[in-house]
Amino acid sequence: MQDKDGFIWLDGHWLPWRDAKVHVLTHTLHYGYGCFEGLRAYATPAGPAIFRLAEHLKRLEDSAHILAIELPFERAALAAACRQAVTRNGLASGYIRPLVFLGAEKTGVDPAGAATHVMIAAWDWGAYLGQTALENGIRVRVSSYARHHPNVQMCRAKAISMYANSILAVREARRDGYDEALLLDTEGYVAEGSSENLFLVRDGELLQPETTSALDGITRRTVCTLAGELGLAARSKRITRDELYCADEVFLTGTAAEITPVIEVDRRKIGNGRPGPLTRQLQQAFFACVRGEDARHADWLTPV
Ligand SMILES: Cc1[nH+]cc(COP(=O)(O)O)c(CN[C@@H](CCC(=O)O)C(=O)O)c1O
Repeated sequence: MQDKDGFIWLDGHWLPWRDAKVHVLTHTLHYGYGCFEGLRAYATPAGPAIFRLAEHLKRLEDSAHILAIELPFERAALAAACRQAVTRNGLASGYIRPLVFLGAEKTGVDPAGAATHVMIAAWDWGAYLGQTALENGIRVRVSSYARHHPNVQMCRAKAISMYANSILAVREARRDGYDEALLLDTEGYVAEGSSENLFLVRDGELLQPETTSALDGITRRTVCTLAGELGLAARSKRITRDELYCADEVFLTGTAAEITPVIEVDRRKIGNGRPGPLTRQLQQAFFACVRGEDARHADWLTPV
């Protein structure tokens, strides 16, 4: 990823992609203390547009606030940098990664004295779990790792340190021949995927886990709104793994994953083993929104 043409925004300046480097004693490199966001820009008839930019930047601000990191840039500056990351890299669509990290000014666990840095990069990133995943669905396993208790990692923050748990889970799943991992919370209830939220459909009802131990996903919120417009309320409840096994439909949501159907959990076929009709309806509604084809949600798109 480092050897490519393009430009990256670092601390208010645009650098050639290959020159956007940090020192090996960068505090976040050692201790994983920082936060980030993931956004997508989509091609629309009016040109590239970023999906729910304000919500993502608000969550970045919340994440930094939760970690007691003072952001050195206002939201408007970050929004402008996100837009320019798309245009300066000549992207018709792509993935945008803002990252807040602590510098090499201080070593040792306590970061006091380390400067706060902000990076924004954008690149072309297709279907996160593979194009066939969106079409045909994926096979997942419940991880042997639990998702964090909120007093271990505060789950409202999209903190970098959360992702060691995600990496352990997804590597275990793929080692065992699955596409993705589902994590339970410390009490054994379904929390979320390694980097996605989860929904299930049972007897015509749309259900989702409580977000106590999960990231409050923006795609999750989008799906709740779109489901409401289809006359379906998304109900949050504690969900057990065997409720997943007996669901009629299961799907994952995320900026990178978009809306990915799940056709099997722990070698139990979900429904008829193919993406379900409500999953398909929500996929179609979601992609209509992100591609600027649904005027009701034009406000979710920020032209670059
Ligand atoms: C743990 C987790 N839970 C839920 C979500 C869904 O949140 P949202 O994107 O706001 O709907 C994501 C996003 N995962 C990001 C990181 C992916 C990566 O591999 O990096 C993403 O989808 O951009 C998570 O990382």
